[in-house]
Amino acid sequence: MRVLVTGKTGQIVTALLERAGDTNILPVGRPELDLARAEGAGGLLAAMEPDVIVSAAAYTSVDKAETEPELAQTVNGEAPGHLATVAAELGIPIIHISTDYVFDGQKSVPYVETDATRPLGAYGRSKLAGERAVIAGTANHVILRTAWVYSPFGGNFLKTMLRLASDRPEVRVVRDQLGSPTSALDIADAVLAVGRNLVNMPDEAALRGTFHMTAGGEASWADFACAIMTVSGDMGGPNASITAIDTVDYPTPARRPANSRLSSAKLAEVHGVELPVWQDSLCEVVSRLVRP
Ligand SMILES: NC(=O)C1=CN([C@@H]2O[C@H](COP(=O)(O)OP(=O)(O)OC[C@H]3O[C@@H](n4cnc5c(N)ncnc54)[C@H](O)[C@@H]3O)[C@@H](O)[C@H]2O)C=CC1
Repeated sequence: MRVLVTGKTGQIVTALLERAGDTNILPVGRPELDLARAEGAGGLLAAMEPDVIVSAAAYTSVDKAETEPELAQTVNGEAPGHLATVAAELGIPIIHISTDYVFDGQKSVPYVETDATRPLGAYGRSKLAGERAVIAGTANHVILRTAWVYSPFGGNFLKTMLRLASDRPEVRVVRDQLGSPTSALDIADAVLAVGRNLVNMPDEAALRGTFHMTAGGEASWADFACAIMTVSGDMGGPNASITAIDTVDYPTPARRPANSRLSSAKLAEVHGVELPVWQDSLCEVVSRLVRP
C-alpha cells in the first residue's frame, strides 16, 4: 500500500514513517507542496501514485491562529478540499486528521460524531471548515478527530513538561480541561489500519465518514503532567512537582474546550480499531526522551 501523507516533519507523519512496516509512506510537504497554495497540486500528487492520501499536515499553532486567521483558514480550511478533489480524481480514499477543537467543550460526557460542532477559536473554525471541504470533495473519505497528541517528535505538551521540569522544581498545570492524551505512534497504527480497510473494501460505505480516535481513559492536563513526572522520575529523568491551577489563572489568546473527551466507540465498532489506554503508551514515549 502506498500512503501519501502531507507534511514532512509533523508528529503524525514521523510516527507513520516509524510504524510503516511494509507500507510505503510517501511524505510530501514544503517546499514542493505548500498547503497555503495547494490548488493545482494534482499533478504532483498523482505522480506519486498513492493508494490513499492522509491529510495530516496543518497550521497547528492554536494561539497564533487568533492573529493569523486567514492563513489558518487557507491551510486548514481550504487545502484539505483540494486534496479531497485530487483523491476523487484518482479514485482513491482520503483520510483527514481533525480535532476536538471543533467542539465548544460544554458537554458533560464524551463527544460523539453526531454532536453539534461549535469551535471556540480561529484554529477550530479553520479545522471545521477543512472537514466540510473534505466532505464536499469526495464521499470516499474518513475524517479522524483526535486530541491531545504527544510523541517523541516535534513540539507537544509532554516534551514541554520534561523541559520545564529539568530547570524548575514546580510546574503549574490546569486541572479543569479534560481529554485523552493520545500517542502519535498509536494514531499511526490506527491510520494505517483504517487505510487498509478503505483500500481493501472500496465499496463499503459504512467505513466512510467521520470518526473519533483518541486513547482510552481520560485525564486533566494536571493529571497527565503528574503521570509524566512519575514515569520520568522512575526512569531517572526530570521530575518536578505539579501544582494544579484553573484555566482562568492561565490565560491564553485562544480559548480551549473544557471537555475534549471524544468517544471512540464508532471507530472500534466499524473499523475494529481501538487505541490503548493512555497510561499504557506513556512509558514508551517518556523512556525514549529521558533515556535516548
Ligand atoms: N497536536 C495535537 O494535539 C492535535 C493535532 N491534531 C491534528 O493532527 C494533525 C497532525 O498534527 P501534528 O502532527 O501534531 O502537527 P505538527 O504541528 O507536529 O505538524 C504539522 C505539520 O504540518 C506541516 N505544515 C504546516 N503548514 C504547512 C503548509 N503550509 N504546507 C505544508 N505543510 C505544512 C508542518 O511542516 C508539519 O510537518 C493536524 O491536522 C492537527 O490539526 C488534532 C488534534 C490534536
